Amino acid sequence: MTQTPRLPVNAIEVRGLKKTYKGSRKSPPKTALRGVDLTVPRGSMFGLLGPNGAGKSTLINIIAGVVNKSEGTVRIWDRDIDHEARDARSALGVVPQEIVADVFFTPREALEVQAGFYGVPADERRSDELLAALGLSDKANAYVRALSGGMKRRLMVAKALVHNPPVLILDEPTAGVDVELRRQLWDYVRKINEEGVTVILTTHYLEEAQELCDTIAIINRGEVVACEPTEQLLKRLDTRNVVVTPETAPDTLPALNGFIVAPRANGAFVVTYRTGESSVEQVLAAVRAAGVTIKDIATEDPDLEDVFLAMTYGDTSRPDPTQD
Ligand SMILES: Nc1ncnc2c1ncn2[C@@H]1O[C@H](COP(=O)(O)OP(=O)(O)OP(=O)(O)O)[C@@H](O)[C@H]1O
Repeated sequence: MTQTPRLPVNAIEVRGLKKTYKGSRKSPPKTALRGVDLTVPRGSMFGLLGPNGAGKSTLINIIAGVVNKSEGTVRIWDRDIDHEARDARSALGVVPQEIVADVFFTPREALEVQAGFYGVPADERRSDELLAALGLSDKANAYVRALSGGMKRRLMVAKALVHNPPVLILDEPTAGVDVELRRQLWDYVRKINEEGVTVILTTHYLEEAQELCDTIAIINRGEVVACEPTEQLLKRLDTRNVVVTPETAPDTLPALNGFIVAPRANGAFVVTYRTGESSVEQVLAAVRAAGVTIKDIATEDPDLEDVFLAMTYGDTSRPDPTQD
């Protein structure tokens, strides 16, 4: 009787991961990761969020085996990237941030070459199935340089999947993809996730992460500052917004001590506060004390952007890796 191989509990396990890029004569060394622990459960749709320079790409590039770590361990599908590098890599498909176009191949050829690279036998290849799934069938034999940016990106997703990896990483996959194609791409990613593929995506589209991901990790200045189920994260961060419309639009946004203030259309602004720490009353008092006459107010639930701001706002306790 053949036994079904035991599936790992976690798709990816990162422990104590550190990375310092070596300096040169012109630039000092830069610490991008300061001891990252991260667990991506098998089957999850996992969002990795963080501002520019937070360390997302460094983390993903180490997992993908294209950047060397300074310290720590990484296991992909229960295989250590140092000691079982080949097996670890074969469990992973990566769609990099930059579009890499194989200008000499048609999309079908590009998939066949990639499948050959991974040693997928000819009768197990599924180039046409992938082209169809990603809406590229009618471009199967076109020159890749004739494809739009969105098409090239979808071809990169297809390429990452030729060897049927159980884990797929998408590094900011919707940059430069128009709304319709983005929806198609997400529908497909959702579908393969439902079929069992663990998906990790980094994105700046916070709404998208909120809508797509069941678990979200927030990385800031080389450290994971939160990692939990999306719903729990939103609940735990008890932020609320007060949208203030002033009688006359101020020239500059009022600086309100202890609150986050962001502009809205037509001179309005939104004040984000923690319900456990402040009240609407206190927000309004602070707004009035800043010399603003209030015409109208409305309250609203925060989205992930507010949550993210609240988590990283004013956090000066951590060293700034850009200042290394
Ligand atoms: N090859 C490199 N050499 C030196 N420093 C680097 C290198 N790559 C990244 N860094 C630095 O490491 C830090 C983390 O960068 P990284 O690209 O991982 O962040 P990120 O979160 O992916 O940002 P983005 O959203 O802009 O892609 C930054 O301070 C960056 O300048």
